[in-house]
Amino acid sequence: MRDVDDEDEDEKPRDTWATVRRLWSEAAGDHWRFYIVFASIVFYAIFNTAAPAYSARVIDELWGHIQVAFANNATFNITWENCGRTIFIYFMIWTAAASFYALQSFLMSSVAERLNLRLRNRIAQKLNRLPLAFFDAHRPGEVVSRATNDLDKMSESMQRGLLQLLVSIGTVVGAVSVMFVFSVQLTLVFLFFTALSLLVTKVVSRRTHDVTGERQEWVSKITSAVEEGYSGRLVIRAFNRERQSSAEVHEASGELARVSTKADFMINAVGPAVRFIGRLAQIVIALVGCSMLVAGHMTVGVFQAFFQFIYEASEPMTQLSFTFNSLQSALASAERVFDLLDEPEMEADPLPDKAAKLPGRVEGRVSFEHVRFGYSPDKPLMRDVSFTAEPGQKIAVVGTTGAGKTTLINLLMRFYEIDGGRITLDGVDTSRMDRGELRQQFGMVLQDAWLFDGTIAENIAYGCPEATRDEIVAAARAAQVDFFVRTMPQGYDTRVANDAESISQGQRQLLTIARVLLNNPAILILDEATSSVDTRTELAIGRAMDALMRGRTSFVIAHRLSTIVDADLILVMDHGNIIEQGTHKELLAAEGAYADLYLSQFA
Ligand SMILES: Nc1ncnc2c1ncn2[C@@H]1O[C@H](COP(=O)(O)OP(=O)(O)OP(=O)(O)O)[C@@H](O)[C@H]1O
Repeated sequence: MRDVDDEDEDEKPRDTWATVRRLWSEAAGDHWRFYIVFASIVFYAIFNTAAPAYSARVIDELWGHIQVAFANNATFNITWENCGRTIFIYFMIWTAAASFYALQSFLMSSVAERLNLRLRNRIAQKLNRLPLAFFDAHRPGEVVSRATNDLDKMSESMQRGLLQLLVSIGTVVGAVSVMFVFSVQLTLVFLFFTALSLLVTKVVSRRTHDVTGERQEWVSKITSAVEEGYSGRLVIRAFNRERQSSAEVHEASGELARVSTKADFMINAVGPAVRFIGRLAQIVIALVGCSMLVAGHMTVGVFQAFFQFIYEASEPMTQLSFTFNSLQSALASAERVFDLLDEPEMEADPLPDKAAKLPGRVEGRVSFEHVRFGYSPDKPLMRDVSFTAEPGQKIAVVGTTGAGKTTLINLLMRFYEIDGGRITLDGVDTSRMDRGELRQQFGMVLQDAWLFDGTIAENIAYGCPEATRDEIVAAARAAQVDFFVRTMPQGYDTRVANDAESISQGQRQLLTIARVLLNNPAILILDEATSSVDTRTELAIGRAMDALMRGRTSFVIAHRLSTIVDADLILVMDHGNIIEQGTHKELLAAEGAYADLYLSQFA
């Protein structure tokens, strides 16, 4: 998929017709609506062309009756017989044109919105079926942009651009045909000036495209400079770099102002230039038309009708290139949505009756048997990993940064699928289980404790929404966080969000421990905090984690070896593989990598 920043108004689809065909098949249930839209456009174009043409008759009849009245020195009154009926028919033609216009607009917006809704739902479902490797490879903004900007652009272009294009084609074809019937000579003059204005538009828009591209680059630079200034505000202040930081923004703003002036001028200049050519055309046509009028080759009604057609035909013609661009960009958006929908999915869970089931009570025996894995096929990481965690044991996973500790957990939870070997839980091959059932057996307390926008009680009950208030409070007490919650303004009903700065990192971790306690999983995954929390909180976290681990198989990603000397099994990892395993005593005695690591921390 392309980058979000690359998107602009002038992008083109890779394969226009394939995308159009796919959109057409996506809107399968709504084809009848499209047919009515097309029919309405045809009728609209007919009535819209007929109205000015008929106005020639209205004016000529009126003019004829006025002249007769003048000649007879009588007053002129409009009656049904003299002009009333013609005027009424004229009015009815406009009414019919307006009605068909309203019908096609209404139907088109309903088709576009229904398609939008359908695709948005499919994206939502798709995101749940994509492997995590997909999210590793794409930025969050990029994926969000597919479900929001691209879909909105597509539906807006369908409602406005596509409709405008079809109506314009109908109007131009109708108007130019009638103009030819009225006067070939005047129509040729009109087409000559139209070609001239299209040429001017093309030349200017090519130049505008370059300048607006440059403007977009400067906008991106400013945005990232401001974002950097905001997220790095503490570091910037700590290093006294405020002046340099604002100088960057200042410089980029100056460049943006310069390029914007140029771009705005170009954009604003096209309209008047085209309008000027249009007025020139009108003058020439008026002069030629007058001479035809005087020579009796044209009536007053036809003369004014011709001017109406000039207006009818020239407006859509000048709009056509803009409409075309916006449609192309909408098709490119649709392509990106389809690209997302076509991304390879993770292997589906087996059907409920085919899935391997865990025994009634989960004991928590976990086994890795010759597991092989790599994040990408060409870069194998884990070559042959085997170990067994017995029920209730504390397993510590240690190793330098990038050694593969998180990877081990990712495989255990089946966030990624293994390339070879087997992982079993109580003897059942996890790859044959339903992912939901497997993950239910695990509770995770990660360093980066995640709180969602909701109350503290809701946050604790995240995995267990039916928990009562008493159960929530009991879990919080066991996690040593009840006292802190009670100091919050509304206690358990205080709203928090992930970025709430009122809750420290340590307190967040305690809240997630309470969350896991409430869930009561058979197996635990604990990522020991490396970030500095105060000693009291650290002690509280230690106590809460001990309470949590009691009677459960626990995997502890340890950063300080002092906390794991009592572990039943220590897995020492390096470059994705387990290079040593055993108890603290055994590993020290072996005088290998673990002993070196331990001594380096305590020497
Ligand atoms: N999503 C991913 N896609 C590709 N490579 C990855 C991914 N996650 C980790 N890696 C790579 O796999 C290796 C092991 O990473 P892992 O995160 O498991 O290490 P770790 O021991 O948990 O490190 P740390 O202590 O720094 O968290 C590293 O070389 C890392 O760059």
